[in-house]
Amino acid sequence: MKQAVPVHILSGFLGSGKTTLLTQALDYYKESGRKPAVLMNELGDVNLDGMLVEDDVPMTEMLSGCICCTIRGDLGLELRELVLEHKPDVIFVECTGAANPMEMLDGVTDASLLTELELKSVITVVDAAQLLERHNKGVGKTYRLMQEQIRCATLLILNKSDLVSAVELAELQRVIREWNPVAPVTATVRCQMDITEFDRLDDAAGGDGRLPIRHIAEGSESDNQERSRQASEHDDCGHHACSGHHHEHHDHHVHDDHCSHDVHEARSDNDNAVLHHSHDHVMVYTHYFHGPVDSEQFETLIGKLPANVYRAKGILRFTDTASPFMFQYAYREMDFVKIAPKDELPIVAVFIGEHFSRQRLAAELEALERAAAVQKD
Ligand SMILES: Nc1nc2c(ncn2[C@@H]2O[C@H](COP(=O)(O)OP(=O)(O)OP(=O)(O)O)[C@@H](O)[C@H]2O)c(=O)[nH]1
Repeated sequence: MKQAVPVHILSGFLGSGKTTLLTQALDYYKESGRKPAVLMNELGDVNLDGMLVEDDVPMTEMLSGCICCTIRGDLGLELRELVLEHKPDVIFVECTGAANPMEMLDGVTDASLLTELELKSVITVVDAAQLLERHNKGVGKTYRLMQEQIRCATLLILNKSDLVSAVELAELQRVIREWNPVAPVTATVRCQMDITEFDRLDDAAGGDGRLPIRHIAEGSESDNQERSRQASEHDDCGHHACSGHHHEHHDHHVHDDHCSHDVHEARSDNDNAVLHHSHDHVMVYTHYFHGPVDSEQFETLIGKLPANVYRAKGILRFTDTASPFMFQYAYREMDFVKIAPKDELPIVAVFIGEHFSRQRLAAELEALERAAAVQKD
């Protein structure tokens, strides 16, 4: 009998390390002579993470929306096409950090009706420092989304453990255990884990109860009450209403409608502002640059970003360097890596956060562009 293609969902809040884990997993499969494929979903309209996936890995991009709501209907077809066209040995689905993993899980299992796929794991990458900060506050939609992502996981990677103390790490492990007593938890730095774990996950028989649906459905009474409370608090999209919220497929049309109201094109206030997508409370601002900017001025601007811009990434050209750079920013940590792209790339930066002023950010970036243009003249 033909083997169903194993699928792994990579979940986890923005900037937690999903792509870092993905690239390691892809290398592992390739080195062992197998063919991985990737379906990547981004809130913005450019896939910067996709650049970190090598060209020999078949990849489908679903941009400008979150698979868990606006474009979920396409997921099955995209997965089917990946399988028919590339015949991969394994598929990784990387969700946007704002995705509700239960909806994703629904989407992939629906897709398995169209194609021979088998969902093998939901891996949630947790940003230790972020979880600690949000746990200490103990409230907020992001905190609850992180909670849901942890609850829905079959494997938990407690990443960025270099950014917390040993005592804090132990406390986080205790908290995670409370929310999800079933999934194994591995503390990592840069998602360095025993990557052969994927072989075990791929070989595990389907329907053996290792997928999370069961333990969520069987959660304790108090857990269930808490989850229903959260579900009822949340918006019509139900993004955070993971458990006890297992929709019938037709419900999604209703959700799609609600969600699509959140997506606005915003060319009116700024030429460069191509997409303003509000995914529930999460906002995205994509800025296309007209030319290179000064690297120091850019770093200064990023260093002064308000705390509610918690993630940014981009491809940048600087007036004072020859090669372009891939830029990453996650919760106050900045990273610039030289790249040598084969094709012409846009100069672009994507900013993700909550309730920040896109206008102000756009104006600041434009000021950098103007300063660079004046310098050039
Ligand atoms: N300090 C520290 N940084 C890390 C660690 N793991 C990843 N990073 C950095 O965190 C940033 C985000 O990592 P990604 O792997 O792109 O995170 P992601 O979850 O794919 O991000 P989104 O696609 O935006 O949701 C990058 O700059 C990484 O280099 C870690 O363990 N410690």
